[in-house]
Amino acid sequence: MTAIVETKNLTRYYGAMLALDHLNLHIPAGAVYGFIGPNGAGKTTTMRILTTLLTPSGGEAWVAGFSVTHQRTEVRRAVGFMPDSFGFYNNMTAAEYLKFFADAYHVPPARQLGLIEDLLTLVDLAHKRDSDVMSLSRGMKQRLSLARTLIHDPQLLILDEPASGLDPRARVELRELLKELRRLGKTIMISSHILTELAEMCTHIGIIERGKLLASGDVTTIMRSLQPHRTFEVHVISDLEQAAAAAATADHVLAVRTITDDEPPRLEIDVDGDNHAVSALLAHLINHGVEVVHFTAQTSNLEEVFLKVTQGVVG
Ligand SMILES: Nc1ncnc2c1ncn2[C@@H]1O[C@H](COP(=O)(O)OP(=O)(O)OP(=O)(O)O)[C@@H](O)[C@H]1O
Repeated sequence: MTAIVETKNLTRYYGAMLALDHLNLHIPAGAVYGFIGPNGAGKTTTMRILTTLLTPSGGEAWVAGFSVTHQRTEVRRAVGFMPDSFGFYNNMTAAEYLKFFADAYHVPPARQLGLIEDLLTLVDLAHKRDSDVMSLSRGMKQRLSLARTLIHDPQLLILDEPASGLDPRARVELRELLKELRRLGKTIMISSHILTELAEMCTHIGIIERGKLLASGDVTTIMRSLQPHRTFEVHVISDLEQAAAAAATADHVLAVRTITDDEPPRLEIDVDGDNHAVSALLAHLINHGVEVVHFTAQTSNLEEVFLKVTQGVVG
């Protein structure tokens, strides 16, 4: 995949404080890239450099192939940025707010009305077009802000902590909206210090801590590299101890645990082989008279990956 964001040894100091330390980022076109790190890790600094709002102290960064230091106009055309705060826009309706930005981006007046209606519909705010923006809920403001980032039809959206402060319903709505934007061909870079906010919506993740990138890549590869074995959950209606003994004698089985304090009682089996080994394990259990009613791979979540990568450095 071609990269829409590429950074090479990107470094940024604030005075003597090193906020970004030789960051090498690679975000493929079409990805939803979760940029995860604790407070103060350097997420906002990176995003502000990628949107040309801040200059790097060292290294270089490209957005859609354009240098953030030498081709700022082209970069700004390619990227839509949603900062972590909404700002204040008194006495302005949702439609007027979008028109303000349409003017700023020189959208021809003849196209503005249709575009604004389309964007309000996309973010499900058509019914609020004439409402004062400051009267909107936080979730609605976030969606309106997202519509604003789309006004010049950028290839890349950079969203700084868009889910923070949203209630669960607003978060689901935001997630659905991001899915829709991805379907429309946008690449999305989204930051958070809360992993579970990003868990279900990202195709790729980068984990940053104290200005350093600790891991980056597609979610499956990162999961696999950190967890070389897979764990299978098995429910049986025959004797559980006998099933555990049978599982322990199968090839590629690293460990077998019987879980009896949860309903239903079950086995957890760690397997280090490929899918053939998994299929052979199931056949092995059945051949040993185990009556299997449920056999499924456990999926580990981003939270676990994050804790493993940061190895307790993050509090
Ligand atoms: N304008 C500034 N002047 C001095 N130091 C700054 C400035 N902006 C950020 N920093 C420092 O740089 C480091 C990285 O900050 P940054 O805002 O990029 O982190 P972040 O990952 O976005 O954090 P958060 O999740 O809290 O938004 C922090 O230690 C921060 O205190």
